[in-house]
Amino acid sequence: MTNSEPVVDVRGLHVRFGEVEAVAGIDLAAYAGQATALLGRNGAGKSTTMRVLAGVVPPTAGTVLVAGHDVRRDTLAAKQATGYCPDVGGLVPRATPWEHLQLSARLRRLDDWEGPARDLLERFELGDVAHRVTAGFSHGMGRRLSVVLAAMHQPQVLLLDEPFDGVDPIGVDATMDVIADARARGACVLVSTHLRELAIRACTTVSVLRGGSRVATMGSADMQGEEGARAYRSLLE
Ligand SMILES: Nc1ncnc2c1ncn2[C@@H]1O[C@H](COP(=O)(O)OP(=O)(O)OP(=O)(O)O)[C@@H](O)[C@H]1O
Repeated sequence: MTNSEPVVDVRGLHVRFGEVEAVAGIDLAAYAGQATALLGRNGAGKSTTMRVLAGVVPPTAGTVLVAGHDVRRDTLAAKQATGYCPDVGGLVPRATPWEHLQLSARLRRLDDWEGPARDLLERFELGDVAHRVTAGFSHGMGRRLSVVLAAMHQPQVLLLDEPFDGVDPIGVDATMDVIADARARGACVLVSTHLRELAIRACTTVSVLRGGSRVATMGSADMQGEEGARAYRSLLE
């Protein structure tokens, strides 16, 4: 794969749940060292697209390549290339953050993971609760741990679905750092969010989804300020 080839390559993606067409023909290309935001209102199809990229939901139609692997035919290889922070769930209430990290490290057969994992927990201010079960965690704490779990094995493709939702400024900054670090080591990052300002801050490129379709893709700079807010609103109407 050359640098100019997309690491995430989505063509004509459709996802149907019974009568509902959650994704109605999306094309998307995302590249190494770049961060791309999927921005849109509730129900636009962002999470469904992310779930397909993570190998959790199969495409109804279309081709989806993740790090060169077809998510339908080669689901395991595609999953191995990704780190995924789902929009909801994913944490075991009776397990501690440290146990989550241990399990992830074992499943991925990681060596020397403990030091970097401890650093990540500290950066997200989860060091003090590393050995407390997650059942009592606030929403924001759960979000922060989900980002840590997605990032700990330094995946080639980092998928963060609503990582800023209900997260305080320190957690937001830590997530921004994780995204910057991933880009610096050449990973391809996708961030799904309905928050325009954080999408701009986190990402180089913004793709706007509406009603299951991609209605625009632009550089983050074009989404900034009052003018950017107006341009975004007009895309949603
Ligand atoms: N498992 C499912 N079964 C039925 N409908 C679904 C399912 N998952 C998603 N949908 C529907 O598909 C559409 C897109 O949902 P999706 O969660 O992808 O949107 P979103 O842009 O992530 O929204 P939000 O910002 O609210 O998370 C919505 O109409 C939703 O109700």
